[in-house]
Amino acid sequence: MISVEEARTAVLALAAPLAVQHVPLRHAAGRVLAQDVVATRTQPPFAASSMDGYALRRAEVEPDAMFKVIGESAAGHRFDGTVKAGQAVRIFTGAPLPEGADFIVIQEDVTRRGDLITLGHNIGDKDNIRPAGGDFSAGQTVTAPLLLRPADIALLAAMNIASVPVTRKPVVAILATGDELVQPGETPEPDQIVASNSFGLAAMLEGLGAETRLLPIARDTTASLKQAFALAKGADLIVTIGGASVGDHDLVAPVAAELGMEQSFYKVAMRPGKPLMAGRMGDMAMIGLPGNPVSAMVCGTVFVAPIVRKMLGLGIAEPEMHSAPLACDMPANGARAHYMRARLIDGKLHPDTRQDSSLLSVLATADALLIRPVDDPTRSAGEIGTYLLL
Ligand SMILES: Nc1nc2c(c(=O)[nH]1)N[C@H]1C(S)=C(S)[C@@H](COP(=O)(O)OP(=O)(O)OC[C@H]3O[C@@H](n4cnc5c(N)ncnc54)[C@H](O)[C@@H]3O)O[C@H]1N2
Ligand code: MOO
Repeated sequence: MISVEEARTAVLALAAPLAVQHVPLRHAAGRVLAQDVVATRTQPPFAASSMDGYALRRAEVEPDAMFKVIGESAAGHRFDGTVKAGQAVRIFTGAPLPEGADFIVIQEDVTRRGDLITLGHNIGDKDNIRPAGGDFSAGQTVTAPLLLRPADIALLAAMNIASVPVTRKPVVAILATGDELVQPGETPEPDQIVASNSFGLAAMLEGLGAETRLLPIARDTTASLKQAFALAKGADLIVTIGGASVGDHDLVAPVAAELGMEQSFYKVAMRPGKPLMAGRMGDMAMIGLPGNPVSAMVCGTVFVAPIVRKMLGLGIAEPEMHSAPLACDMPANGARAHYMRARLIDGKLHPDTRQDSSLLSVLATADALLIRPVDDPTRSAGEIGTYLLL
């Protein structure tokens, strides 16, 4: 058995970042920017008012000073003339600052009668002007790789980038296996249960930016598995679930081998997740997850999510480890790293008392995976534990 770290490295070696494609800005949210993008314009392109008021000359600002209003500058409609001594231009938020003016008095500080305004007594120093290029200038770069969030989309729009270079979405085929499984919504026979982790994994990977294909459930026969594998054709990654262990009906490894899988490893010193396998099948990377629902979801977090991120062009980051005091004493750990479902309460790690890898109700209420390293000795409450956030 190899270690979790060795397995993670081996999984990540199975795929490379995918090709670049251009998508309309409207479809770029949640995608990964694949190439640097350069602003084609300056924002704002002109000095602009940040308030509704009157544009005039700063040198003339004093209590009770009077000005003649000679025109108006509105957003989208500049005032074409020049503001001279004793003159002011009515101005609105976002409008270009007229020539000659270098100060905007907000309308609350002004009394207007006809074309004449009189300033109040507490004008202050703030000019209420947004300088040209105050936000960004033409030539400024948005640097790739970058997972595009709503604020990035707004920035790219302001930069007049209508088509965005992004990494192609990895296509992940998810193949649940087992005679006991039916799809949610179907009526199970007495010996059957409902497939769950395939749906959890699809949700996890789609959340990262992958496109998933949930294949029909394969039965525990060589023919059914082969048929299902054939449906994965064209995917970048196939993730199988179940049939990975040593039982008579665990056929994933032999069938995959028959179909040409070059195995990178089988079995990891990890709990849950021991019978994990990975390799390449032709153009696809292949990861075989254990069937137990929590094992599949934990391995999804620790191994599948990172390879999807790599395919998306987000690089290889070390898992983000956090630490917090343990809320209770813990017995020594054994020969497999234990990824324990835990809750963070008042800053302390509370591992659930029930750690069986079939318990989705425990996983669903956990917000952390407390990691007990191989052969970790007994620990006392208050000692620091390391965890992954879920
Ligand atoms: N003699 C041994 N038995 C087992 C070993 C071992 O080392 N020696 N390892 C155990 C460990 S650890 C795990 S993990 C499991 C993994 O087994 P498989 O990957 O072959 O998974 P299955 O047997 O197909 O299923 C296990 C369990 O999970 C349920 N399942 C499967 N797929 C789904 C799904 N898509 N949605 C919901 N539930 C699913 C299945 O019904 C079983 O209950 O092997 C141990 N045995
Ligand atoms: O390695 Mo298994 O995934 O503990 O239940």
